Amino acid sequence: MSSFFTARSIAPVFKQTLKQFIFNCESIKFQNQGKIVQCVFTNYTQTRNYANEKKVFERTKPHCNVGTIGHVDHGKTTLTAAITKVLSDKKLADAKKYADIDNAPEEKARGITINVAHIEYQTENRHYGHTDCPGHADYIKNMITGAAQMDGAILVVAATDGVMPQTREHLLLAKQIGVKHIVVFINKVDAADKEMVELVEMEIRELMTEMGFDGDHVPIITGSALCALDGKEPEIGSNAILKLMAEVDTYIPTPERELDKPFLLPVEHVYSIPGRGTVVTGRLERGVLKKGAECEFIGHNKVMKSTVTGVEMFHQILEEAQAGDQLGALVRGVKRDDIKRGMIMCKPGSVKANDHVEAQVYILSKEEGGRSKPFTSFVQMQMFSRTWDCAVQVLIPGKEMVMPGEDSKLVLKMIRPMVLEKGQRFTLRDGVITLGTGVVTGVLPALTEQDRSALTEGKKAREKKVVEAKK
Ligand SMILES: Nc1nc2c(ncn2[C@@H]2O[C@H](COP(=O)(O)OP(=O)(O)OP(=O)(O)O)[C@@H](O)[C@H]2O)c(=O)[nH]1
Ligand SMILES: [Mg+2]
Repeated sequence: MSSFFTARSIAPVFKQTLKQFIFNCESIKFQNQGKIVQCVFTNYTQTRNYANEKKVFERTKPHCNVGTIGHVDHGKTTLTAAITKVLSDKKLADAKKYADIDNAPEEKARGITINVAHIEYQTENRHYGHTDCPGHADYIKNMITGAAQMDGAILVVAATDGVMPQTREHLLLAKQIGVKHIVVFINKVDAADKEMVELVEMEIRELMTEMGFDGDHVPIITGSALCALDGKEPEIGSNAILKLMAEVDTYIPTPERELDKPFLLPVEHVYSIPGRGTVVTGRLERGVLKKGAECEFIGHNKVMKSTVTGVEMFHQILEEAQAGDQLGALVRGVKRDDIKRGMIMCKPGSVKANDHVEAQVYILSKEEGGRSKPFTSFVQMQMFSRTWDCAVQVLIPGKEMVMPGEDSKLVLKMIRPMVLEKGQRFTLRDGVITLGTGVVTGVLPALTEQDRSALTEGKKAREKKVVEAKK
């Protein structure tokens, strides 16, 4: 036997369950005490739309992008989870479990972070977007993309280990990318003795000074992310987290945002949301973005026009995104596969892609993690900037070679045009080594077809050599 109910009469009983079903169904069958109860929704105006259910983001505090960097397994993800837990007790965040942050199957299986994760929380003073970066050397590329979006960083160093290779490398990369303000958290003090913690603190100050940070004055907080997460030993647990956030609030300044310029967003990820369309995510680098804005995607040999039909930040609707916001934009008429990480979404006509630039570059010395030998013209490197990376051929005008530790003018020929403007910073890498860091000083005439085929041939020949060497 089936009985008929209206949505209203059944709602108090099945309210929660119904919420989910009402979105899509005109009639639903429920199992009730062994009988099938059919339920027909007569009052269909109650149908709710997910998009309309979302909260509208209220901009009451300045927004700042921070993140955790540091060596593998030093506790970056645990600290991220601990911050949300401690702040959730003050109703300033939604507590995120460790597994909510490292949620890709491979991450769970290996117990390490592979992709960057974006989390939201607030203090009394600011609203934060937090990027949890991977520490493992294999995923340094993801770390660069993640750090490129930060206004300041939290360097996590385990007291049990001290300074390790990726502590150094992350610091260096952060500096090159332009992250100037770093607060340090010495983690795992529950598992180390006092002398050890003091030694690690000295070691960090020394390293930071060596790398050009203000090592003597950089705030260093000691504690245990795990204790904070488990609600144990408040002195090194939750209190240490609060101390850390107080330092983050004061030591990392809210950057000046370029709100009056045409908008520009380097695409970090692209998603296809069933029933809604294509969503691109990233940090709005400059300008203001509103629903309805005409936009253009540039890069990877493409230029596509579209319209922004919705803007969200951490699942809340944004009336207006401002430079610095970590956002998702719903775009009309472009498929997920049409857009790739590294493209720029911008106001149509405001920027263009280039493939031939001159730059001033600092080549790292061996001690700084660079290579030990000089290089000559025609060497190929991988160039990282904003969210893209691209193979480039390097030419040295007026010189035979560039030594490690030297500053030089270079001409860079890119294998494909990407958005690269005068003043833009970038990093040059070769395999696992960071070779140098630089800034574009001028745009040169676009490469000819002949140049391009020579570059492609050169790249193929090198790849073939690498494959043969591996055999
Ligand atoms: N004893 C102790 N262990 C901790 C603490 N914080 C984290 N751990 C442990 O250290 C291990 C690594 O922690 P993660 O948070 O995954 O480290 P991570 O820096 O995010 O690692 P990657 O993202 O892979 O670079 C885990 O087993 C944690 O439980 C702490 O305060 N004390
Ligand atoms: Mg992690």
